Amino acid sequence: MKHYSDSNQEKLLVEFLSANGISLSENILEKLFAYVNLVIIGNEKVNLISKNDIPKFLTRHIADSLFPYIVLSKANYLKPGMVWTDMGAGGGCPIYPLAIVCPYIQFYASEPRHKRVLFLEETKNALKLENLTVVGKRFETSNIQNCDIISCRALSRFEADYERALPGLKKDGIFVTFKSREIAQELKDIPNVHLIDYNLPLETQEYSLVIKGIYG
Ligand SMILES: C[S@@+](CC[C@H](N)C(=O)[O-])C[C@H]1O[C@@H](n2cnc3c(N)ncnc32)[C@H](O)[C@@H]1O
Repeated sequence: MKHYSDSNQEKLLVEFLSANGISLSENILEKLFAYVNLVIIGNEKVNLISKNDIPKFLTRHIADSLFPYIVLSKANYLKPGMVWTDMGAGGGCPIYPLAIVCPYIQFYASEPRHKRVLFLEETKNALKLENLTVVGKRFETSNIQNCDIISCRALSRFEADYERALPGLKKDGIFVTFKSREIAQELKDIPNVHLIDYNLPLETQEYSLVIKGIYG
């Protein structure tokens, strides 16, 4: 199998995590790098990510995917046995990096496009991610319920995504989504919405994680 690695990207990811108080074991980092490898190889057959993003996949996509983990673990919110669903998993960001770093949480990846579902299934098996279930359906027809956390990245508008997620959330569950800082500012007056600003290595765009619900 071809192996893609970029020591500068790896270093920047580790520095980003460390600046945010997170240190991952060698095993977990190797698993994240193995996931990146599978996405890059898979992208030759199925359109998973923009080709321009391949050289910066670790800093643009993996670091971004892990930002909810940084925020929620700092708030001591993540507990063993919690259920976390990602709507529109696509090529697996953010849910695969999250499932790798949180083996004690049960993850569900909802994705309706057949080729992407096959890629997600193969990747789950290759990485032995026993805490992750791929659901090959749109979230609305997936019958996924009682989640502690529902997330989505690059799916639709905040209001539409929140409405889509709501029937699947526990009463005190939280909804988590990723926005540019500019778009997130428009959401700041919505009740119970929290914006957590962040920057990614090498990116000039500024980002905000948007959380609706009580997590701290
Ligand atoms: C732009 S991609 C984003 C993929 C990934 N989350 C990322 O950030 O790279 C959006 C994905 O959502 C999926 N999707 C669209 N509508 C959906 C729905 N109602 N439920 C679940 N997935 C959906 C699409 O098939 C597509 O793979």
